[in-house]
Amino acid sequence: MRDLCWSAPASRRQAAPDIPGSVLIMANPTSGGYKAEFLDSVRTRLEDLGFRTEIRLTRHAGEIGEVCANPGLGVRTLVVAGGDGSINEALTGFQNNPDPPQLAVIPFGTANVLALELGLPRKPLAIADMIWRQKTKSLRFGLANGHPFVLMASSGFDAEIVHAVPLALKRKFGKLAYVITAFRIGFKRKASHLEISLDGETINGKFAVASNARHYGGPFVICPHGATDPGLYMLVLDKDDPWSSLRYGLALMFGRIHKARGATVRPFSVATIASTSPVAAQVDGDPFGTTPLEIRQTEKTVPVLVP
Ligand SMILES: Nc1ncnc2c1ncn2[C@@H]1O[C@H](COP(=O)(O)OP(=O)(O)OP(=O)(O)O)[C@@H](O)[C@H]1O
Repeated sequence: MRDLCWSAPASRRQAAPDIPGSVLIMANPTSGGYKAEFLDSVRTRLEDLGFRTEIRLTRHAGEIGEVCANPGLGVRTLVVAGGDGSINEALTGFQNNPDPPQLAVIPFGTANVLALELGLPRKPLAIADMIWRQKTKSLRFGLANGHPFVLMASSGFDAEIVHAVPLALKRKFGKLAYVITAFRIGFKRKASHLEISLDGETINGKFAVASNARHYGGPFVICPHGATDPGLYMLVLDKDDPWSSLRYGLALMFGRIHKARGATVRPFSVATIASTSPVAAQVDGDPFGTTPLEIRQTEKTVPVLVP
């Protein structure tokens, strides 16, 4: 017997959706913090609230994108249970779906910056209740070489770390794995030389990140606008030697990266990041080949459920 049955969420007195509809939870069992019992609690609550709910565990990278691209998906809400990389896959799939469902997120993942950005709940019942309320915001994203990114696309030292961090280290130490990898490669890597063009203006730098979200790498603020506000910003840093990187890292932690010496922050519509020899690139915390990158705004949005 489920006592939770119809024990309405606090907001039950607010406008309730007529047809809750069906929910497909695509869960990445390899994402940081993944818990099967957590998903079961979300599903139980959703079913008590009248949703037909299915949980599918991915068997390989790319599967969330494949499912989200399917025009015959037939669900009203696609829930990604995973981190920012899994969410990125869903967005990418939606680009090829003429009638994509709305997106919801169960925040697993090593960092899950988007969950932070949207202020998503972290408890199973609160997540199910959020899905029940059906309140959406328009999630904006940028395109890097035509590929969507909801948080950031970057090139330089941070992307090299993303490429180099071993999965086992990430699973064992979480976000600390990036710091360990930064120290491991930071003293032997060569400087990156980037030429960044922002709507026609050229800036030279060693590190460039195009940000669609306020936060970067965790609760650290990098950009004045969030992922539901219009506009992309580019942060360019003039140095990437170990000590400058440490200085910039501390400035980021104290929310002062935009004011740090040698940092340039600019809004832009279209940018390119080029280099004479290839420099590592990343989107939303996953490896994304190397330069050159062409980054642009898009007016497209995806409805995402929010509290
Ligand atoms: N079954 C799977 N096996 C291996 N890789 C997978 C599987 N399912 C999804 N992936 C890949 O794992 C990558 C990382 O997953 P995800 O973003 O969910 O977790 P994370 O890396 O721990 O979190 P974050 O991106 O927030 O740091 C995704 O880009 C996705 O392509």
